[in-house]
Amino acid sequence: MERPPRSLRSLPPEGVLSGFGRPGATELDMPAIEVRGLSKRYGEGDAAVDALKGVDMRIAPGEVVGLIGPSGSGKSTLLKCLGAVIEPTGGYMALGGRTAFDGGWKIRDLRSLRRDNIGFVFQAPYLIPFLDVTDNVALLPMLAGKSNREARRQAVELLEALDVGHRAKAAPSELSGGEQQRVAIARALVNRPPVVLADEPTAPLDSERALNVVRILNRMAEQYRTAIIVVTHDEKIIPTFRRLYRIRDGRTFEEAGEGRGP
Ligand SMILES: Nc1ncnc2c1ncn2[C@@H]1O[C@H](COP(=O)(O)OP(=O)(O)OP(=O)(O)O)[C@@H](O)[C@H]1O
Repeated sequence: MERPPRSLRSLPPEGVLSGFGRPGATELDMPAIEVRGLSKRYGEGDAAVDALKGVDMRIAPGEVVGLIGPSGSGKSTLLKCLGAVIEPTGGYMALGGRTAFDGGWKIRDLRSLRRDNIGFVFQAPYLIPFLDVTDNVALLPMLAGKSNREARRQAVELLEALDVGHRAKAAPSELSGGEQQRVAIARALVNRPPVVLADEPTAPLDSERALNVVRILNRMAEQYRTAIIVVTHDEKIIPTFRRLYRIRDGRTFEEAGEGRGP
């Protein structure tokens, strides 16, 4: 059953960290990502591992937040749950204002949930080597039922917004690492998902290129009202976030970031 949106009254009391970090954001905004008491247990009995023990998160449309934490703290598990790649054990999760999980999946077709609501950016761009740059990006809207022409038009528009429009006909192998990552970002955004999950997107890049990727993610978040979670260990980009979630031993702690911007 779909939960009604939370009323203002039911929101947590206003505190330094309880509100959204995006400038101009209000608590009236429907969160793009809402997670309450999310848990994930791997295995059973003596071998059970409680990777998530009650995670809470609220991220507004257009907001970019960092997710940080030591190795084994549960970052990948959380991202996989949010991406509907693995099933949480308990708790509540809504994406783009729709209840996705509430003690069990609330949406039968997880593939369409992922396709319509979530974009993924990984450490490596994972572009398809035998498709040109445009078709790498156009593939997802084509799979979503758009005509080839419309899908390519959307792809080119985004590639231009990401300053790789001039490489639209190139093969991925002909692009630099930073250009390939921008194509991967275009691919993550092309279906206009309300949520983008980025797993260490800047790890292989030098300082300037890493900050450029963060700048692009911020610009895209603002332009398309996308909520973006960036899992990172990258000290170069951590000071750019206005708001961070630190995950420790399967629990999240919200922190104000330095918010220096990219
Ligand atoms: N498939 C699995 N089966 C059993 N335990 C798992 C599985 N995947 C992860 N774990 C355990 O769950 C806990 C959280 O792992 P997770 O991969 O989410 O951490 P992480 O924060 O992403 O770590 P890293 O930064 O090293 O990638 C760890 O104790 C890990 O050993």
